[in-house]
Amino acid sequence: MDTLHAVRARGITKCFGDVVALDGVDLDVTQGQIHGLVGPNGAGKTTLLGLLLGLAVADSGRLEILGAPVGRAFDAPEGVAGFVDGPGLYPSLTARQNLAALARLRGLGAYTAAIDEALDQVGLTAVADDKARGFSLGMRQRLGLAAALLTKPRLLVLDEPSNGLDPAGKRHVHGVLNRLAADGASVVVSSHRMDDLEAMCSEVTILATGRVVFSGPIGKLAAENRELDYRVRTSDPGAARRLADGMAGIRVVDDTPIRQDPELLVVRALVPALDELVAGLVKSGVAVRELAPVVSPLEAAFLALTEPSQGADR
Ligand SMILES: Nc1ncnc2c1ncn2[C@@H]1O[C@H](COP(=O)(O)OP(=O)(O)OP(=O)(O)O)[C@@H](O)[C@H]1O
Repeated sequence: MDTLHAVRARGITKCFGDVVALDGVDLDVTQGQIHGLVGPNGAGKTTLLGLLLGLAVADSGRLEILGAPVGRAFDAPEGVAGFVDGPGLYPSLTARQNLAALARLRGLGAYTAAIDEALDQVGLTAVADDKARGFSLGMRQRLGLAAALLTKPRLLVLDEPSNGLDPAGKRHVHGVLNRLAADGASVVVSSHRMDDLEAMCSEVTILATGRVVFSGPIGKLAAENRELDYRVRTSDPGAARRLADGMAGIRVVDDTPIRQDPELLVVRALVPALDELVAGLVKSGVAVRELAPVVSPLEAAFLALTEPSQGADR
């Protein structure tokens, strides 16, 4: 009953002139949770993250961060760190000097060891004395993360931190965020990459034109989901297709680019019908060698929930 909330937002509204960037947004992020924020361009993600970081104030609604109500002043709430629109760095300073400057600005004492630790956490020790000017986008993102970690945040707010990261860098960042959450901190992270969010987050909030269209566990999204397209690779594609064609609840999808591969069957179905297809294939002596959704359940739900409003928006 008494779950500790890192973020509790109710009815948050934020307008820029005539543009309603956030329209009655509710958000709950519990302690130790990595919460994903996803939505089409212009959905309001950055605006919401900016409110959590104290970079702007809501026009109306209630916002509590780490148990304290957020007032009307622009101010980073105590215990919160992160960035929106890319991390702010000094290009002419090295990675280490950037962190030292930030530590001084924030009045953090005895920072040398903390800086080394933060650089190590994000995997930048080897380039600690290189100037940020020469850093790739992925390296800058990691340095931004190191800057946020330096403050030992209880709530970390990151706008598209995986931008520019290669797969190894992404795994590294996921590891950092997971450890942070395991130690009890909360993370709110936006991304356009569904695979990224699925790998990191236990819960997601989907925004579309400033409104929450889903908020909750990713598993619930999948369970509530409608029909999905599945790739089915079998030992006998012809027989598999004939069987699928004759089954109720199964639609063979022909118009997908994946059909360039003649061995592959793509079917649209709910899970129970798919189960029946698999059972039927096995019964007919056709081996199932691959079975996977064409797009992830999160991506399918994202498209289904946001496409109409995207259309209305533009
Ligand atoms: N400072 C501002 N002045 C005017 N309009 C703004 C401002 N900031 C955001 N907006 C508008 O508010 C809406 C939400 O923008 P926001 O940047 O929060 O969306 P987003 O979901 O982060 O988009 P993206 O995925 O493209 O980063 C957009 O229509 C945007 O144009």
